[in-house]
Amino acid sequence: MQFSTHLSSTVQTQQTSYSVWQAAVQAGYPAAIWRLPNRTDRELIIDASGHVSTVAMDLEELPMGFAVSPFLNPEAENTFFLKADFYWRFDENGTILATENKMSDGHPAFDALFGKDRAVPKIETVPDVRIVEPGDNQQLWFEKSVSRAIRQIERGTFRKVVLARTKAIRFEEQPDIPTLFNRLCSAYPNAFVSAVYLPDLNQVWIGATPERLVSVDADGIFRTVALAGTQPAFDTEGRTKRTMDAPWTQKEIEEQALVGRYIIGCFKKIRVREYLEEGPKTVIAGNLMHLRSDYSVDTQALNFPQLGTVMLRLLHPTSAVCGMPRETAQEFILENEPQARELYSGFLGPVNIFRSGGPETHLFVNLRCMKLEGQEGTLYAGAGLTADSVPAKEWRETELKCDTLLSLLTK
Ligand SMILES: C=C(O[C@@H]1C=C(C(=O)O)C=C[C@H]1O)C(=O)O
Repeated sequence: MQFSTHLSSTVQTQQTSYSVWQAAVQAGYPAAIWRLPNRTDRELIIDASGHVSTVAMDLEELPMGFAVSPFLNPEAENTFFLKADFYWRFDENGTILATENKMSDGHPAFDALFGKDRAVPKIETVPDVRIVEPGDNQQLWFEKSVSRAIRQIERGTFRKVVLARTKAIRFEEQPDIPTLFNRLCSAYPNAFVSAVYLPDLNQVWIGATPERLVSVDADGIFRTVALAGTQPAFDTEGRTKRTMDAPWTQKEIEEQALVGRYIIGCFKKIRVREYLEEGPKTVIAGNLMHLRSDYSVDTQALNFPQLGTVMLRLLHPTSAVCGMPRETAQEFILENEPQARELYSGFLGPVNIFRSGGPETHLFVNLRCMKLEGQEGTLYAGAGLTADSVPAKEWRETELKCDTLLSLLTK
């Protein structure tokens, strides 16, 4: 996976992550920018075909790129994929650290993206937002649906289901995505922060998710997590709580254990016993705390290079965003949620990005995110329901989850 040419130096010196992103969006080329958890460098790719293709998630076959999957995507067979025809790595100030380019200088994308007349004005603002739907009716609907879910759980239809809602917002003018992206990076250093422009859908999805779905690093280490249980990261006086003091109830402990059991069930299906399990421990995710268990497998020691692909197909959607058992929980979601989830609670992230040592893949669950269509934004949030759920508390939890992004929009 080596690249033939580098961007010419004249093009390189003029560029920042800001100008590259703006040029791609202006010229209608699919683009993705992201920052991995606990890293400072940011990466950006552009697909020079001008369109997002749909692929089956076979990590052994896919070229370097960025995958985006809807919630409804059995076996990850129909996943949007942006090829990394142009790739950049930037430091936190937007200065280029590395570039790789698969296109020749004569390719039409070159001129469209980097031609002289493509100088982009720097705006760097996030205009005021207005919340379109205050949500009184929505709260009523949500709480009734929680009660309905509890009745189904008591009847034994499923043990857990994740119910999601949206919050519609309107920006006074089109917001500046690189500025928002940078704000998310600064505010949430341990999140996976990303923004993806999909010209075919005319959408940008931006978010800061705490949930890793599947990673395979350059050394062949596979990782996934069981993340569930939510409480505010701050006490009533607004002070940050200490993770070691976080009080978890039986409901949350059980809810997270179900996700863990689901992951172990996937390992069992493929007869993998050599996994390491750590946790659960309390982790901070912006304004919230969750319970998380970490699972890892050395795919090289196991001589199982396809483990990432196989597990991805089995895991998505996990019971952290769907429920247990998966089929009946998904039926409930489709019958009861008034809005389609689209890419919310799907997965997204870089695929086969070349690092020293080998290609790396890092896919995350698309949570704490917003869909942006022009000036219209849609925030998405869900809550895991069990027999012990309290409807008003679950609504409050979705409000807090929306705040992860909203609090940075209204700064
Ligand atoms: C569904 C969401 O988050 C998931 C659900 C959680 C819960 O129910 O406690 C916690 C973390 C995530 O796995 C969301 O952020 O929308």
